Amino acid sequence: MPSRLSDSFVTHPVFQHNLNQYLDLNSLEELPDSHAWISDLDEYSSSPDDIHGQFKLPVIDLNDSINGRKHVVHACKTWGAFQITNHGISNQLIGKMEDAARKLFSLPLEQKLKAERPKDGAGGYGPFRISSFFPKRMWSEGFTIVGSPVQHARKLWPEDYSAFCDVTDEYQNEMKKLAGKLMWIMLEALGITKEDIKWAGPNGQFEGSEAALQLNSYPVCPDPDRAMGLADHTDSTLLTILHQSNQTGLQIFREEIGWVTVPPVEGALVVNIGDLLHILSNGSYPSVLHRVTVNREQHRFSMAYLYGPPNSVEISPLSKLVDLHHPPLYRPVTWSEYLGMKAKFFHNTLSSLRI
Ligand SMILES: C=C1C[C@]23C[C@@]1(O)CC[C@H]2[C@@]12CCC[C@@](C)(C(=O)O1)[C@H]2[C@@H]3C(=O)O
Ligand SMILES: O=C(O)CCC(=O)C(=O)O
Ligand SMILES: [Fe+2]
Repeated sequence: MPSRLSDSFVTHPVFQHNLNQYLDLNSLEELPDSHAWISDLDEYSSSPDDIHGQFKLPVIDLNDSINGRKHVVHACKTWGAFQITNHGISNQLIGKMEDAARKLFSLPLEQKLKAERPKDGAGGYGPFRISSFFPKRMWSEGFTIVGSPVQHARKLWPEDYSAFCDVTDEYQNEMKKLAGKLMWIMLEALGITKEDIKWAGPNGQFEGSEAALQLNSYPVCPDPDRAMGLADHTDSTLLTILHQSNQTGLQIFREEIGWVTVPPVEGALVVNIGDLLHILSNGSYPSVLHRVTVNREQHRFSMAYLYGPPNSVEISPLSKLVDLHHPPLYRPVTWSEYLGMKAKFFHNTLSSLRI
């Protein structure tokens, strides 16, 4: 079994599009057939009930010591996601990271392909891993960073890669602290204490946690109603912290409502519950289905910090949440094992672990 997240895909290489099938989306004036999704996206869009946008993903002030935690827990149970303000990550750092991502995606395609994600690797430039499940291509490009980006950054900017590495390191360090803080807000509400999670480490700060930083680019699209930025999926994480540039696109699915757009809120970050927290909480915090649409007005960027446990740890429903009336719903699984299963079963991964 792989011991690090970066090795997770050695045993589960993913289908890769041929090099000559890479298209420079920024230069296309028409939607090519390869990117035209068969289904009309309107079929999936928000139900008429949400035309006036009354269903709003909660925006929670993390400094609100009276109601903040209560709102987080309510949002986790009903939405599986929420936005946060006063999260402690400076606008300056977020801005620097977004500039670095814009700089990366603005490189010529041949240059980006020098850092292409290998078939059996976790990091580098390329389409989303879940692309292999769809007959059509998504209108997007991604760059995945697992651990240090130096090996890839050197290929992109042989003379000058340290600025990119410094900002990604700083961003990931800050995200890791925020993710640990969010974990405790969610877990304490379920009655879980530091003693209940050994792998949280002696200080309960989840020092051994692993993560990936996914930079996403969605260029303007000549025919957005027939294209898909990122198809519906849940994240294979404990939680994901997402920054979206000032352009809509992210949508969250809620039963009985449909797709709800998550508007960018200045300075806010979006938090998604992932499949591993779904398992750990024995279903109390369900992972959220989300997707990304594209538009013809403005190039959209996003940065997702995908946070998970140390790779050696088997995630299973916490024993404090399990009793005669609440039997464990899922069998234990490590993060790499889960990612390997996702590459095979995609939407059915979580249910394939049901006991
Ligand atoms: C840790 C990971 C989760 C992820 C696969 C990855 O190795 C790094 C990229 C992640 C991402 C981001 C976009 C959506 C997604 C489904 C994908 O194809 O790549 C997720 C993967 C996941 O959460 O399963
Ligand atoms: O671009 C977005 O808003 C969402 C990205 C996402 O879902 C992901 O990277 O997992
Ligand atoms: Fe996602």
